[in-house]
Amino acid sequence: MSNLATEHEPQSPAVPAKTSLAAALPQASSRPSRPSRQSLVQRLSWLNLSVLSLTLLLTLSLIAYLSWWRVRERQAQAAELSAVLLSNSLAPALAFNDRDAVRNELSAFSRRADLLEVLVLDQGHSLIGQWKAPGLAIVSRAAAPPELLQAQTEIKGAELEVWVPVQFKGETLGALRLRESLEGLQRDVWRILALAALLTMVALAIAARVLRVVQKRALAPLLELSRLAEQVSLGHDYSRRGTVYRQDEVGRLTERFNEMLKRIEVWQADLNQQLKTEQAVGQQYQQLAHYDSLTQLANRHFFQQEIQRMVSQTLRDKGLSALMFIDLDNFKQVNDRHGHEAGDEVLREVARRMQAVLRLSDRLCRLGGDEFALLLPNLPDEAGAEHLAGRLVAAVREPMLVHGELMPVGATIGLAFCPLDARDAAGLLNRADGAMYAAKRAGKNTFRRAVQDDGPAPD
Ligand SMILES: Nc1nc2c(ncn2[C@@H]2O[C@H](COP(=O)(O)OP(=O)(O)OP(=O)(O)O)[C@@H](O)[C@H]2O)c(=O)[nH]1
Repeated sequence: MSNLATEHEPQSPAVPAKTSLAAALPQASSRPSRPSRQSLVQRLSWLNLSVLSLTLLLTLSLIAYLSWWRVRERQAQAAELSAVLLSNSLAPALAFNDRDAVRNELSAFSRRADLLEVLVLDQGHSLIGQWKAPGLAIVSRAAAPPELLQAQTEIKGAELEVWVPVQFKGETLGALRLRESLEGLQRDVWRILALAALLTMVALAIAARVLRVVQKRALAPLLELSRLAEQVSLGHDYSRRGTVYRQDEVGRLTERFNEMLKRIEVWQADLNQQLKTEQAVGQQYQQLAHYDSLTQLANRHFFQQEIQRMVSQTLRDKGLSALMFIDLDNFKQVNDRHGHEAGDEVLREVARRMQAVLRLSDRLCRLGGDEFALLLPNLPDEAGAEHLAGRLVAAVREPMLVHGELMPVGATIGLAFCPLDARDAAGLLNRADGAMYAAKRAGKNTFRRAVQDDGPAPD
């Protein structure tokens, strides 16, 4: 039986492999780590390659160790068998103490490869014969192990030592020691291992390329979905959809993503519609709040805001602006004789006629009933406003037919300037109002500029 000494276990590749895997996997650290800029394909390829390399390295190491163990065992068995055969051949020579025969047997045996030394001892441990490999410097003269009844084999580093008893007709005559080198065997194993490592590296290089291509293809739908999500996020185009290539996890993810996009698209459409409706309602309220529904002119509320603005701006710019207070003449007669509807039509026609002679920046407002106000901001001079007042009176005075009937309306205007007549809105209104009543008293159908002694307006 062979008694093989235990060799060191091959160093586990788990440690370096663990390090490379740890580098590929996200680190669980308390510090917030920056997100990796590696693509999914790169990361997966790297992970797969790490696992593959680790597996191959482990397999290679195991195969190397087992191969080494197995060939060493076989060589030990072969050496033991050779030693037994040699001892049988030497037994008669030893029985007759024929040293020449021993030497001949040993030199015939020495053709065996890897043989380092053969030593033959008699029962008293005296050297009967010896053969040693050329160049072998030290030849040990060890004694045979006590109680040597059968072959004993021991491996010492890169050497194999076999002791066998030399027996003749059941009697032990001596012992034979055979030493063989395991270096040749070791070299062969290393050579095969190096070749296998080289082939493994070539296989890994091919695997890296193949993995990249395969993973790119396998992950293509996921990458497409990621691109789509990015485009949707940037462009806010929720009408886009992802393509479902297969009914796998990515296919189902794409379906759910598409459903989400559809829902957002519907929500967005609803929201837009709601916004439009609210804008329209807002505009209606704006119209109702600031405009007169009969003439479509700005109303009293708007006028009050606008006159404040005009006065402030005039004072700030040190400019000139004016307010005309316009009251229709004989309007009551229109209502009384031709009805309220005809009166409404007259109001609309008066608004149209006055608008026709105004600048874009002039704001004509209906204050209520048959009263109008005209705001004239940024005037170059007073004469222009006075001229305009004359034109307005003339425009309203033009014959006006409603339902075939001639309407007896005219317009009386009071004109006041800011800052000449007043430096605030209430004062300006008061002065224009006073001027208008002075014009009424003077005979209607005319205009009058505010003067100090206009007197108070009637209640
Ligand atoms: N058709 C119509 N009439 C209105 C409206 N609002 C007020 N009125 C009438 O307008 C008339 C205004 O009367 P006044 O200004 O006092 O009478 P007037 O005949 O113009 O008097 P003078 O200004 O002195 O010429 C009243 O009869 C009101 O009923 C309206 O929206 N439509």
